[in-house]
Formats: sequence, structure tokens, C-alpha cells
Amino acid sequence: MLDKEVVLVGYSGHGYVVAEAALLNRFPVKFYTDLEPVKLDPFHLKYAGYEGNPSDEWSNKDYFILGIGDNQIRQRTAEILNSNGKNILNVLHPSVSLSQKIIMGSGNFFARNVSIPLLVSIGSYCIFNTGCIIEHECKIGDTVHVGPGAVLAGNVHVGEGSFIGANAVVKQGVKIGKNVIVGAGSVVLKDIANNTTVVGNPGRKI
Ligand SMILES: CC(=O)SCCNC(=O)CCNC(=O)[C@H](O)C(C)(C)COP(=O)(O)OP(=O)(O)OC[C@H]1O[C@@H](n2cnc3c(N)ncnc32)[C@H](O)[C@@H]1OP(=O)(O)O
Repeated sequence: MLDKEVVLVGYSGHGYVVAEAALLNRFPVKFYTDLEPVKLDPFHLKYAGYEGNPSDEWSNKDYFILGIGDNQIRQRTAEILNSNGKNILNVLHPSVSLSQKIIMGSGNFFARNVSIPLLVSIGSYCIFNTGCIIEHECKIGDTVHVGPGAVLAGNVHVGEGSFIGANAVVKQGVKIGKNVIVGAGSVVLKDIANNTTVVGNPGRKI
């Protein structure tokens, strides 16, 4: 458990899920940042301003967790926090099953029932959403979002900024480029080039 106050960055939708997991892990989440104070405040957090405004209260704090679902906004926000020398914490829901033989950066979120065995490498600022499975030797770049229930079989690589939709399945050994979108429920059997959207079974480019 941390003894410092933690600031949640982005307090809606995905942010609620991150906040709950962090609090279950006894992180002292006391504040949030967002464009403006939110209407729905299920955890009774205090508004610390907008992270884009350096004179707001958040700038006095040291520890942050990322509650932003959108990959590009999450990446930009992490860059702001890094440039201000802030610590961005990994958040794991208590139900997560994670091998100790994985390496990862900072600012990642592992939602309920995520399962990741050994020899996986993970960058920073990723989201592993509810119940997804990342198999052995997968390599995940920065700011990737793996959607609920998706399965990456062994030794799949996913490039920076990519999004794998809910319940998608990626065959073992497939290499997915940067800024790729894989549609919900898609089955990916072949490598995908950067900046491509693939949907369906078998996956086709759109
Ligand atoms: C906790 C959370 O909520 S996490 C978020 C989880 N959400 C998801 O996983 C959603 C992922 N998003 C998708 O699957 C979206 O459909 C996208 C991003 C792949 C495509 O969205 P858009 O760019 O708006 O495409 P659009 O809806 O116009 O569809 C384009 C074509 O692709 C098809 N298509 C779109 N998505 C899919 C899909 N998942 N599977 C199969 N076909 C699809 C459409 O039927 C359409 O086909 P057509 O041209 O033959 O009519």
C-alpha cells in the first residue's frame, strides 16, 4: 500500500473501473483530474483540476493512475505527466493472474480476470481489459488496448497504439503493427501492417 495520495487522471467510464481496482488494492486514491468536475462521483474523489493546466492542484501531487480509455489521449496525457516528473503507477485488479516472469513499464491497467503467463513483455500505458488472455512470449508495445475477452495466442506482437477489440482472437506468432484496430470478435490469422483496421473472420482489411 502506498502512503502517498494518488490522483486518478480521467474520471468517467474506464476511469471508474480503474479507480475501483486501485482502491481494492488499497491505493489511497483521493483526487481526480478531468476537463471539469464530473457529475457521477462514485468514489467521492476531490477535483484537482485539468491535467492540461499546469497551475491546477494536481501539479503538487506525485502519484498518478491513468483512467483514460482512448489510446491517443492516454499517450498524450502520460507525456504531460512524464514531462512534469510524475510517477505513473501500474494498477492491477486483485483477481488478475500475472506471472512474475514478465516485464512491464509503467501506467498499465489490468482489469478483472486478466490472465498473463510467463515471458510476456509489456510497454507502458496499456489497458488489458476484463478477462483478456495474453499468452506466453507475447510482446506488447506502449499504449496498446486489449479489449474485454480478447485472446492473443503465444508469441503475438502488438505495436504501439493498437487496439484489439472485444473477444477478438489472434493466432500464435502473428505480428500486429502500430496504430492498428482489430474489430470486435475478429479472428486474425495473418500479420497486420501499421495503421490498418481489420475486421471479421478471417480478418479482412477495411
Ligand atoms: C469496456 C469497453 O467497452 S472496451 C471497448 C470494446 N469495444 C470494441 O471492441 C469495439 C471495437 N470496434 C469495432 O469493432 C468497430 O466496428 C470498428 C472500429 C472495427 C469499425 O468501426 P467503423 O470504422 O465505424 O466501421 P463501420 O461500422 O463503418 O463498418 C465498416 C464495415 O466493417 C464491418 N465491421 C465493422 N466492425 C466489424 C466487426 N467487429 N466485425 C465484422 N465486421 C465489422 C461493417 O459491417 C461494415 O461492413 P460493410 O462495409 O460491408 O457494410
